[in-house]
Amino acid sequence: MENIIETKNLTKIYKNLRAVDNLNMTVRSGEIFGLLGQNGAGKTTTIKMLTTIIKPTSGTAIVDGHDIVKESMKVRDSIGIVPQELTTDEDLSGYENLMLIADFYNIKKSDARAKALELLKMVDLEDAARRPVSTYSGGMRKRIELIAGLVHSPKVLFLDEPTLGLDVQTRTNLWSYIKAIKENLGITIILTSHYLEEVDALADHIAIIDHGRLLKVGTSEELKEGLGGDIISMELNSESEVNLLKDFPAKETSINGSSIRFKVENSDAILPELMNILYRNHIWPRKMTVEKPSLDEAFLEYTGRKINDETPMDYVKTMNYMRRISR
Ligand SMILES: Nc1ncnc2c1ncn2[C@@H]1O[C@H](COP(=O)(O)OP(=O)(O)OP(=O)(O)O)[C@@H](O)[C@H]1O
Repeated sequence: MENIIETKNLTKIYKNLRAVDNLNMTVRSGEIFGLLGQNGAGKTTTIKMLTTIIKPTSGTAIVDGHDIVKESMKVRDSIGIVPQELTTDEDLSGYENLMLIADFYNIKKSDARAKALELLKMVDLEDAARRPVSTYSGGMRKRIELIAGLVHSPKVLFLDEPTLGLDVQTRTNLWSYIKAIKENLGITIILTSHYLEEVDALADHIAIIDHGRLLKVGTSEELKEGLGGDIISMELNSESEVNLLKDFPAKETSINGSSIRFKVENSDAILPELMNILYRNHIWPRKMTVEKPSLDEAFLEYTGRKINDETPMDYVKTMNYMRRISR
């Protein structure tokens, strides 16, 4: 799979602040790539450079084969953006908004009509298509914003905190539409979020960003694997059963009476062997649990901080967003 985005020492400095600091990352064509970081980590600044809204202080990036500085107009043709702010006109209907964007891109009327209807159908907005956007719920509003970025058939779609300010149910509902966009249109999606569950559920690869720097990149599983292992715990029937298992090859073994706990690199690979030993020795555990590290723990491990520490900034942004959509 070819890379559709490659950044090379991408850096943005505001006065003395390195908002993005020597970022080197690659995004594969057709994947959902999640930029995960707390408020102020540098996610939006990265997106603004990749979408040519601001210029890097140094370094560069290639998007769909074009340099973001030297060929910014070509990059703009290849990308769609769904910013944090709402962009659709509330007084126009969903359909009219899409047609207006198509007109801006000089798309032929008949093609624009077909595209608008296809997109509205994809996010279940056909029935609301002719109503003013001001009558839409928060979730519907976000859905029209999502497809507004797709009218000109971009190759890459940038979603900046797409579910900020939405309640949990509406948020998870929006995830299915984001997945549908990826699957139906086969485009690459770059998503920023400070919701772990969101990137865990959606992203094929996740980049953890903190203080402008890329700390770790990998699949959700790879990030968790880096944490040093899974825990297999068993409650057995006697200490003699524990004795039979105490030499099982694990990274760490701890024993407490008739309970035994193994730390292993990858429980999926080791469980068949363990089950075999239990079976051969006629041991039937009273309880057995397997715990895999969570993405929360991975984030804490790599950044030294919890991601879900709600910051005052987060609160202000959410309130502003709620105010805008309830206007
Ligand atoms: N125009 C600007 N001038 C000065 N500093 C800025 C500017 N834009 C962003 N910053 C600072 O750069 C850092 C990175 O900001 P950025 O918006 O990229 O973070 P983020 O990870 O996207 O967070 P959020 O989710 O809150 O948007 C922050 O410390 C921010 O205050």
